[in-house]
Amino acid sequence: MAPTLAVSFNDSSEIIDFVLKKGNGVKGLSEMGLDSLPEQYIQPLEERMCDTITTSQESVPLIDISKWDDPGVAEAICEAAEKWGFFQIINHGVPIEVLENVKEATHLFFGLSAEEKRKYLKELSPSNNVRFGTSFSPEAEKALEWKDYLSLLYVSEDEASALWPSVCRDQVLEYMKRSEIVVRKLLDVLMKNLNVTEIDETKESLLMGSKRINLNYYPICPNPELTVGVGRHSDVSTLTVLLQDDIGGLYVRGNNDSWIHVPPVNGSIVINVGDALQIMSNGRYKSIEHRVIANGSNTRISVPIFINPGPSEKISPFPEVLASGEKAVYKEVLYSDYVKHFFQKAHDGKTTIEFAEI
Ligand SMILES: CC(C)(COP(=O)(O)OP(=O)(O)OC[C@H]1O[C@@H](n2cnc3c(N)ncnc32)[C@H](O)[C@@H]1OP(=O)(O)O)[C@@H](O)C(=O)NCCC(=O)NCCSC(=O)/C=C/c1ccc(O)cc1
Ligand SMILES: O=C(O)CCC(=O)C(=O)O
Ligand SMILES: [Fe+2]
Repeated sequence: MAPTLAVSFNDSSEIIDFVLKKGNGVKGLSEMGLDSLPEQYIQPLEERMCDTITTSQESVPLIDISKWDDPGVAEAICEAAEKWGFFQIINHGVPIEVLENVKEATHLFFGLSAEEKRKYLKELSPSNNVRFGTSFSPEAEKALEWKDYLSLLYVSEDEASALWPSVCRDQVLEYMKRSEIVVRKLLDVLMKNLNVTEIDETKESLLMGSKRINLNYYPICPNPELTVGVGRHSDVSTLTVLLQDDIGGLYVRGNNDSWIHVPPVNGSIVINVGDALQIMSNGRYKSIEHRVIANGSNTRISVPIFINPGPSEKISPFPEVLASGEKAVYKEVLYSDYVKHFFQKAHDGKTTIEFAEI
C-alpha cells in the first residue's frame, strides 16, 4: 500500500504519540515506509531470533481428530499436551469458511482508519472488555513489540452486539461458538487422562469460565531481525485455540533450548496448553514458551482464543491428580491475581508461573 501519511518524527515522544495515542499502531509506522526500525523497537540481542539460535527440524504433532471414538486420538492429544504443550488439529469440524471469515474480519478491523480504531484504546473504549492496543504492555516494556491487537473479553452475546466493532463482531462470535465444541471435547479427553471423569458446572467454570479473543496484526517490518512480533511468553489460559494465516513465524520452545517452527497448515487450528492447565494438572500438561518473529515482506495475522478459568476461581492442582500421593508443585492462586501479575510485567518467558510455585 502507498504511504498514506507524510509524518516524520523528531523525538521518541512523537513516535509514542503517533503509535499509541493517535491509534496508528505499528501498522501506521509500517505504512510510512520507514527505512529503518525506530529505536524503541530494537530488542536486546538475546531476544532476537538471530543465526546463533538453533531452530529444530522437529515439529509439534498434527492430529486428525475426525474420529473422536478412536482411542488413538485421545492418546495422541494427551501425549502432545504432556510432551510438547502444542499441537495442530485437522478435521476438527469448524468449517473452513468460518476460519476464512474471521481472518478476513481481522483485516477489515485493522483496515479501519486510525480515528475509528482509536475509539477502542484503553482510555477511550466504552468498556474495559474491548481494547485496541499495540505491543504487549508498552508501559512495562524496555523494548516494544511489532504487533497491534484488538482484545475482546467475551461476557455475553448481548454485550458483544452492543460493544464489539461491527466490522468483525459476527465473524468472531461465530468462530468462538464453533470452536467451543472442539474445546469441550479436548478438555474432556485431557481430564479423563487425569482421572477427572466428569466436567460438571463447577469444573466447567474452573476450566472455561472466561474467554478472551485477540485479533493480532503484525505488519511488514523494516528491520525484522532487530525486533520481535511477540516476545517469549507462555499463555495464562487453560487452553489456547490459535488460528494463524499462511505466513508463518510462530516458534515454540523445544529441547536443548532450540525453537520449533509451527508451520501454517491449511484448515488446521493450533492448540496449546496454558499456565492454568499446567497448574491444575500439577505440571503434567506443559504450558510451553513461544514467540513470534517479525516479517520483512508480509503482513501476518493470528487469532487466539484464550479459554480461561473464571476470574474469581481459585486454581490449584486437582485432588484427583494428587490422590496417589503425588506432591503438589503449585499452591492455590486466585485466577484474577494470576492474570494481573501476567499483564503488569513485560513478556519474560516462563517466569509467570513462579507466582504459583510452592
Ligand atoms: C480480572 C481481570 C484479569 C482484570 O480485570 P480488571 O481488574 O477489571 O482490570 P483490567 O481489565 O483493566 O486489567 C488489569 C490490567 O491488565 C491489563 N490488561 C487487561 N487486559 C489486557 C489485554 N488484553 N492486553 C494487555 N493488557 C491487559 C490492563 O492494562 C490492566 O493494567 P493496568 O491498567 O496497569 O491496571 C480481567 O481482565 C478478566 O476477568 N480477565 C479474564 C481472564 C483473562 O483475560 N485471562 C487472560 C487470558 S489472556 C492470555 O492467556 C494471553 C494473553 C496474551 C496477550 C498478548 C500476548 O502477547 C500474549 C498473551
Ligand atoms: O501470533 C501467534 O501465532 C501467537 C500469538 C501469541 O502467542 C499470543 O497472542 O498469545
Ligand atoms: Fe501466546
